[in-house]
Amino acid sequence: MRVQTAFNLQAGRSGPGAARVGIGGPVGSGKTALIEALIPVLQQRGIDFAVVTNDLVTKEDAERLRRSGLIDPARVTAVEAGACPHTVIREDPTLNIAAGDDLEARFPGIELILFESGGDNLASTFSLDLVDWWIFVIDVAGGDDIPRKKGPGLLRCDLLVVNKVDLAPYVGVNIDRMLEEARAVRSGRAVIPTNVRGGFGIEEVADAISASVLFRV
Ligand SMILES: Nc1nc2c(ncn2[C@@H]2O[C@H](COP(=O)(O)OP(=O)(O)OP(=O)(O)O)[C@@H](O)[C@H]2O)c(=O)[nH]1
Repeated sequence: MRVQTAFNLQAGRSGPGAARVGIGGPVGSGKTALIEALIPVLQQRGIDFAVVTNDLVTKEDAERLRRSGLIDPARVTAVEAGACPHTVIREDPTLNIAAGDDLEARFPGIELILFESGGDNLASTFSLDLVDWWIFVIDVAGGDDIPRKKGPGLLRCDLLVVNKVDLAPYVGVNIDRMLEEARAVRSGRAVIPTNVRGGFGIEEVADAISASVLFRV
């Protein structure tokens, strides 16, 4: 059963609605791969959800998810930003809000919509008019100095995912130190290490979504 959440009231949305979760982060950090890994876990938990992807001038990520066979293709909507990805998740999220509203109209009772941003830089953040809660995905191959650079995306997100931990030995990254620095700059707020391709950390990300926006434990 869905309820009128504080999140919906805060965002000015009337009535019961799906929780809206953003997934942002640098190009190639593993945002789409994280969604591909989350889909079966969310399905297994009986969560009714859909996905909105954002790309620059194509529908590449949406087509990848639709072709995957993991999810009903009708539950995947593509937004073409046509400009720097942060413009349509922060400055003017109208296209994404409309895409979410359309999914809610087509799938009454839907509980959760995941919004994947196009790959951006460390300053990328989501508007709280669009999402209730958001994840920022970085990866170890981007360098262990990323947490020390303290970009707004990494600092302000509700959950920081540090992906591709399997690659740490190959790129000279001390993963324990990287995680420790990430937690320190975030003043102890949530950080989850993942190896999305190997299925490591996915349940923890699903747990965080469930507890934070679906209020399921
Ligand atoms: N080794 C390893 N590779 C990964 C992992 N997660 C993703 N990848 C690979 O990293 C590449 C980029 O992954 P994507 O999921 O396309 O990344 P993205 O963030 O969606 O990329 P953009 O949408 O272009 O910004 C792909 O080749 C993935 O297979 C991981 O945990 N470990």
